[in-house]
Amino acid sequence: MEVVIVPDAKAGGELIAGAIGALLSRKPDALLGVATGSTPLPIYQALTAKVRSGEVDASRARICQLDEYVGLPAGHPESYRSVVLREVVEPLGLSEASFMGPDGSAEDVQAACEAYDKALAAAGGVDLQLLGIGTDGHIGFNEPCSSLASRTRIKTLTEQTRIDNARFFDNDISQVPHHVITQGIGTILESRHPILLATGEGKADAVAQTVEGPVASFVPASALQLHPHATVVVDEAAASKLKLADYFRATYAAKPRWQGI
Ligand SMILES: N[C@@H]1[C@@H](O)[C@H](O)[C@@H](COP(=O)(O)O)O[C@@H]1O
Repeated sequence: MEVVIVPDAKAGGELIAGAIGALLSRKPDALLGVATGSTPLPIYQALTAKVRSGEVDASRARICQLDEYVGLPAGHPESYRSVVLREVVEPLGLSEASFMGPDGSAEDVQAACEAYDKALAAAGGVDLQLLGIGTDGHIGFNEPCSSLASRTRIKTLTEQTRIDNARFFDNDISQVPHHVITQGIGTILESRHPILLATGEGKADAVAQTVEGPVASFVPASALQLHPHATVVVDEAAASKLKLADYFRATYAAKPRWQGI
């Protein structure tokens, strides 16, 4: 696992947008897995700026969703489908045809989950998967004690995650769904390059357990230790509880820039 410590969220967004740009120059129709939440917004802003300035050509990029709420009516502004269309697909100038996600309003949720895993495989697999992290160490919506071999499936949110996400629902927890569809940890580990961004002090404990703790389903993000090419990008605040922070800094400083992340 490569750990890169950046000064702040903006620098993290720039670094990861640069990695996406490099991927798209090698593989213009790369399948990009995108995460929701506040953390990845600087990535989408930096990438949009690179596309608008002509530095990056994302016209053939394909976008896929990591997770989704179950039961929100189609078109609900906080469904992750709506969020990804609004924050990623439209700013990049892509059409809905280049976008895929699980159907959170399906009557048969299990069938929708299985169909999504099949669709990801049929699309050639995810080339680069962006991830945030929950305060409890979840990735996607894989809450603590999710199977490390899990596939896309329905999950029940913890009370803490519903509290954390209530800010997107008028601070009214009763509006936050209890159930979600999420790519499983096994599904996420199949992506060719998972990149997790974590910013702010509130993520410091989860980051330390993810990077330096044991691989354990209690901290779902720790499963990234099993991936041969996983990158964790953290700002100084989120890195504040890493014992090996100086080692990670020195390693990245000595890395030739052309290698990227
Ligand atoms: N399902 C999403 C995750 O993908 C995201 O990583 C997490 C953290 O969000 P934030 O980045 O806003 O802290 O929120 C939600 O639970």
